[in-house]
Amino acid sequence: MRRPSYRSQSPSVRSSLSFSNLRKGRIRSGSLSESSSRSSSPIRSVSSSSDHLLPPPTYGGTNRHESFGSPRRQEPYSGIISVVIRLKPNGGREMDPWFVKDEKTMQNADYGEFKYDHVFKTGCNNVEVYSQTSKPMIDRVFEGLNATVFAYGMTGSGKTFTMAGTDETLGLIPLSVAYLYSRVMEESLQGESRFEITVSYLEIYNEKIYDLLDCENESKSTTVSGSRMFTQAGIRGSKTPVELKLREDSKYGVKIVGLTEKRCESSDELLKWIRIGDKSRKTGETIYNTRSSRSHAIVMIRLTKTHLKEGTSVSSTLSLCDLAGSEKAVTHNERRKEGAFINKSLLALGTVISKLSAESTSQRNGGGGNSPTSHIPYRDSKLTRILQPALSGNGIVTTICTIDTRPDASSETLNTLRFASRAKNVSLHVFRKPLLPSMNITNGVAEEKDKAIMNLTRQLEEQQILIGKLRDNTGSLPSESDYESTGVVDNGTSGRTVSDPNTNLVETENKFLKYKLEHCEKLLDKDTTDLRDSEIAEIVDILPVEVGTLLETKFQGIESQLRQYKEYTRTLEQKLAEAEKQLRIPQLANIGYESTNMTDCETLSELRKSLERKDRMIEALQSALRLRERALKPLNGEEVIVNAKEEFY
Ligand SMILES: Nc1ncnc2c1ncn2[C@@H]1O[C@H](COP(=O)(O)OP(=O)(O)OP(=O)(O)O)[C@@H](O)[C@H]1O
Repeated sequence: MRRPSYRSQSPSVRSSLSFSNLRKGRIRSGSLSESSSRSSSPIRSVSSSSDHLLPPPTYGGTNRHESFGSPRRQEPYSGIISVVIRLKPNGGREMDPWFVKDEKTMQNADYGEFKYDHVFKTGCNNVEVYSQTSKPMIDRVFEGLNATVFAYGMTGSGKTFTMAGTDETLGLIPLSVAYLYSRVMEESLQGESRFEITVSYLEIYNEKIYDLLDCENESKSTTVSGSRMFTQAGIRGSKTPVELKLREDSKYGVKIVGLTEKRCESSDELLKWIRIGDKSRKTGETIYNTRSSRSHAIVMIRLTKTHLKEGTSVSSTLSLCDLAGSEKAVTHNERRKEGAFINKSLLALGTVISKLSAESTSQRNGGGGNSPTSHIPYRDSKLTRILQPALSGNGIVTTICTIDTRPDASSETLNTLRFASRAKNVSLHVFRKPLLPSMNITNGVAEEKDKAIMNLTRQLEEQQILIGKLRDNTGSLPSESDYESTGVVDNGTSGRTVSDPNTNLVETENKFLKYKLEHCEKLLDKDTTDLRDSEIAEIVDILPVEVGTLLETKFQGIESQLRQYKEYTRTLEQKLAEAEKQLRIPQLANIGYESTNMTDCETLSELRKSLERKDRMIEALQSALRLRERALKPLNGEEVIVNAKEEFY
């Protein structure tokens, strides 16, 4: 389907919803009503007058948000995944096998009734869907809960129409963004809170995660082609997108390493980023949809609210997901491959939902469901891994299942409705996030600061483990005296009966070195090494003295570790030179070394390669030192410049 351009709405949104202006106190309450009354765009009218335009949430029978009580209470929210069904317009056909019985029930002559929180008839518009799904969730986001809305359904059934909308009809994403900023404006005007909003946008295509806001790559592609290059399928033509990795994270559950987060001062800015991301999203033609989304796309909007008086902050995320549609096998090769990945990941999601549903039933019946030991196969796909925090109680969830009621889509519709029924049965026990002292989350760079501290702590822990392992393997960490010893090391892998002190020692040491270097590379997390000086400066600017001191202690530890590596590397270089010299001595051939010359050469070349890679260690050292020097600046009042590379040599 044609994707929406949010540009037409932007001027009025920009004029009133920039909270840099709010921070600076430039907006008076009068200006809000003035600008809203002038604008006629849908996004404007929602953002400025949402409360009287939109009815309160009514779905779900009971008010499942009641248990939240005061936003400060740390009680769990117990509820179910909210599930709504949306029918695609059927052109007035009356013979469709699926029809709406009432506002909560779908019916089919063969399969009977299916009950949900709400069923949106074919005539309903996106504003109605938004007002009953994402709008009430955004209110919870302001209370510190994470919220996830995902659209699920067969290809062509209206997921993108619902989530993104079109040029003529705004979807849930722009409507939600507008409401989010209107609430930010309202609350900021009361002067008690300060807000910050960031956006990330990713897609999962063929089981790989890509950053849709990776602007460095975007601009590279622009430079190469003169204008942005997209293939027929919408894929960037000139760049190789970088696949992002997932990592377990104690704070976020599952974390996408290196995902771009853009700070947005206004709804206009945020929608601009989504528009940029949309251009890179993979689309292609299927039988049911000429512009079908071939990837799962997730917009993540993080809201950080700081209570100015209490000095506390809470950060929560609204995730809006437009999943790729399930489909039958198609003939086009590329589509078939994509379709297989899509179906596989949707199957994984279905399985996770089934298991969660079965557990919830068993729990409601007094069984031991949802125990921490029960296995939910989140790891079966990237989609389920990314949704894992949401589905396992880290937030509230609403599923919008879109269906096509025509006869030839009947089996797909049945699958969707069954998925929806299982999802509706899943119980959630959501805890609101604790309020943190605001120094931890005062602005966008707080994330970076936390990241840096976390990385450093992790590096230290991992290095300690490594040292322990090396000690276990060798009896002690390699030291100068170790290298001077002439003891024979036979690790049983060379198959030699004749022990050569030099070669064996070099081999063994090479193994250690490789192990260490691999480990160091792992430690050189992109998050840390890619920090630019300006970013470090930004982080350090907001560092309180205690954190500076803590960092200093950590850096000293890291420096000492790196000094050990430095010594070790230097000694290995000497050993390498010696071993090379010996290999060149022809007499060695006479004492049984002919058969092992090749191995020795390979070993030496590997060792050489390993040594070349020590530059990366130097980078780490440089990065650590830079951070430290910046961290020390507020303590010492002056900057000390250390050239780590020089020091290394
Ligand atoms: N509720 C609706 N009202 C009007 N048009 C709709 C509605 N739902 C879908 N359509 C139209 O149907 C077509 C397919 O919709 P859409 O692209 O949203 O499907 P999809 O579920 O996202 O498909 P895919 O999974 O293939 O990406 C589009 O032209 C869209 O405008």
